[in-house]
Amino acid sequence: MNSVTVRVPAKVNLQLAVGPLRDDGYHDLVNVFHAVSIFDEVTATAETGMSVRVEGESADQVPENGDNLAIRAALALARHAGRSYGVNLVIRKSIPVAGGMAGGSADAAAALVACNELWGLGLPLDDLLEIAADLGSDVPFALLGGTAVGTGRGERLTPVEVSGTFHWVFALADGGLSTATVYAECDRLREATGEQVAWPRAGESLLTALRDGDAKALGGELANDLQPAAVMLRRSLARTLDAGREHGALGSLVSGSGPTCAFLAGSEAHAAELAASLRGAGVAREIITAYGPVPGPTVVQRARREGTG
Ligand SMILES: C[C@@](CO)(OP(=O)(O)O)[C@H](O)COP(=O)(O)OP(=O)(O)OC[C@H]1O[C@@H](n2ccc(N)nc2=O)[C@H](O)[C@@H]1O
Ligand SMILES: Nc1ncnc2c1ncn2[C@@H]1O[C@H](COP(=O)(O)OP(=O)(O)O)[C@@H](O)[C@H]1O
Repeated sequence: MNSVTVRVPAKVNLQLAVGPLRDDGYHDLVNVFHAVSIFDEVTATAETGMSVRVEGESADQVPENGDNLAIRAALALARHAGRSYGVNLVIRKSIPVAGGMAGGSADAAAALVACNELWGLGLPLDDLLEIAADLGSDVPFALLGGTAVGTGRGERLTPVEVSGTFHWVFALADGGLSTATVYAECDRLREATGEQVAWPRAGESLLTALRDGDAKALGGELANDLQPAAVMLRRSLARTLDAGREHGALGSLVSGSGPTCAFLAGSEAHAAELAASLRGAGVAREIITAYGPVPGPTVVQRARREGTG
């Protein structure tokens, strides 16, 4: 095969419980990841050397060099295989950049899956998960998709049982927030208020709501310890979250480190209605609907160049 295209979803965090700051600069988490139907696409084409091009939504904010997480993933995979493979990656972005929806991690996961096939490595998921954890805390979940609890930095995953489909509305903000800055602001706020930081625990009622497919119960259990920090850094998010509550969302929260805000609806029709109300309220750059959980990286196209391989 000369080229492989993989479609990969964004995530929203249903619960993000942030424990104390560790000596290595990370925080122990309970991170309930949920993959939603907003997708990037990554096409990997056999080539000598490594290159990347980014197209689509906010492409100008994504590096087209060795800093790109997808290229770093391809390099890590080649290193793992002990060979100097080459690849050209084309990333078509729809996931908001630096939006707290793990777009970079998604592209890295897609690159691992695409290059694993392109180079005929046939590595099992466990090997890819190990490489993923070195690339970033969110990359292992991006390989898995669905709904899962992440512990440690968020890289140790246990899949969660979910019934049915949940319907979401996302409010996309102008500009992003840096993940490291939001964690640092969370630490600063905790120190300023003298808050005792508890060891993070998964919410039992949240897991029950997921298992029962109960959107109303889930809406009441959504929780994000990074939300106060994100709102402190981007004050306008308070109004966006209020608007969701005022217009009948079953639950509202900042997605991960933000600034995207997520609103849970009771049905597809309710999500469409809520999205229209939020557009009318003018509280975000763009309002979109999506559903979850959805599967992780999926190969959507394989192509062979004529006269080769
Ligand atoms: C907050 C979350 C929620 O899922 O994602 P986003 O909402 O930004 O997408 C994650 O914890 C982000 O994961 P990811 O974006 O992969 O972070 P990494 O590259 O591993 O780390 C970036 C920086 O975030 C901080 N960090 C990350 C993970 C963690 N458990 N504790 C931390 O303190 C550290 O300052 C680290 O240097
Ligand atoms: N393939 C990529 N897609 C998006 N951002 C990337 C990528 N590679 C590197 N980055 C950088 O990573 C940062 C975080 O981006 P992203 O993963 O979209 O957000 P978040 O960490 O908030 O979920 C951005 O500032 C961007 O410049």
